[in-house]
Amino acid sequence: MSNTILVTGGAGQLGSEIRVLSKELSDTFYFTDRNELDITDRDAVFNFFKDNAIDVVLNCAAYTAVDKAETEKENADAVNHIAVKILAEAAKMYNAKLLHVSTDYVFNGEGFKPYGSNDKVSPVNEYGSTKLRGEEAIKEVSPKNSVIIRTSWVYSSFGNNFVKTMLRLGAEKDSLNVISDQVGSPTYARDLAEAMLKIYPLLTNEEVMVYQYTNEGVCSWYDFADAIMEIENLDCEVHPIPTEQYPTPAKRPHYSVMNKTEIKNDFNISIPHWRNSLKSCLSILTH
Ligand SMILES: NC(=O)C1=CN([C@@H]2O[C@H](COP(=O)(O)OP(=O)(O)OC[C@H]3O[C@@H](n4cnc5c(N)ncnc54)[C@H](OP(=O)(O)O)[C@@H]3O)[C@@H](O)[C@H]2O)C=CC1
Ligand SMILES: Cc1cn([C@H]2C[C@H](O)[C@@H](COP(=O)(O)OP(=O)(O)O[C@H]3O[C@@H](C)C(=O)[C@@H](O)[C@H]3O)O2)c(=O)[nH]c1=O
Repeated sequence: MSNTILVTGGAGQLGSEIRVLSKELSDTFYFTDRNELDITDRDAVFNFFKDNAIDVVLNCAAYTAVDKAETEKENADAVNHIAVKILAEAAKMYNAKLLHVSTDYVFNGEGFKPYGSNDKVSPVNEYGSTKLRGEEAIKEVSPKNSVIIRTSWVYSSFGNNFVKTMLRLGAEKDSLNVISDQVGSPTYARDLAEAMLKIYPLLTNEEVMVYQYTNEGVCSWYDFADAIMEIENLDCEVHPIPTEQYPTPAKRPHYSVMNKTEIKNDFNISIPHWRNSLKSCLSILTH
């Protein structure tokens, strides 16, 4: 059976990667961004579901400016929480599957072993708090065949991200200070896109499930930056620094590694190591 799929945030990193992969699929895809479908506009969302007979929604839209969210709380909440509730209600009304993407920043980072999907959440910044309220809203509305997929440290050849920032700074500067006491797992948006496209046809759950997907392996932002310089042969020394030496408006978790066993087992997904995926993305970015 052919599905009609709405991809919100279609011009963002993840939305753009889904667009690339969707070209190989027979389902019908609608990619929308804020101008075509503002997900905070309840009437527009419900009309879009009705007019286009949407079967599946991949919610890639979000307010992702972590530092700005500290002062733009309402805007961040509108997109990451209120709009997510609207999508969940529309999915429930039109019997559509909802795959929503959330973040490692729902955890406070005081843990020392990979966070399970049911571990205690306690965000340390506004972005994380708005994303958590989005998760809670979906669970409350409880559309069938729906999942929350938490991911972390996303990069891609599309959009803005840490990898692109490091490539730019690495070409401009002789040395760079990067935080080494924030540890997590990078995620190539192409890999997550592939997983989401594999998952949606398989969903048959009554209750909303929470899954976690990142690339395999663990590193600090410093390790990640160092690998980018090494792979690209950039003549820029990377120095590890503690968080205190790189003050930012938003606090970030020190440890945000997540356990991925459930997504791997339930959907038979094998996940590449972050270093291999980084090489794949860099080869697109720099060649
Ligand atoms: N980036 C990361 O490191 C991580 C991201 N995530 C989550 O993964 C998902 C995808 O992230 P990513 O692709 O990186 O995000 P991006 O910031 O690259 O893309 C998000 C997209 O959403 C759009 N958008 C914002 N507000 C609205 C709105 N009201 N209506 C419609 N579209 C809107 C943005 O448009 P515009 O540019 O106009 O604002 C942008 O195109 C998000 O849920 C994010 O929270 C989780 C962990 C890490
Ligand atoms: C540019 C730069 C950053 N850093 C640090 C700051 C920060 O702690 C870390 C990463 O910086 P960024 O601003 O790219 O990261 P940040 O915006 O916090 O990334 C987060 O985005 C949201 C959307 C998520 O959901 C998270 O999973 C995570 O990916 O690197 C340095 O130490 N040196 C530098 O030169």
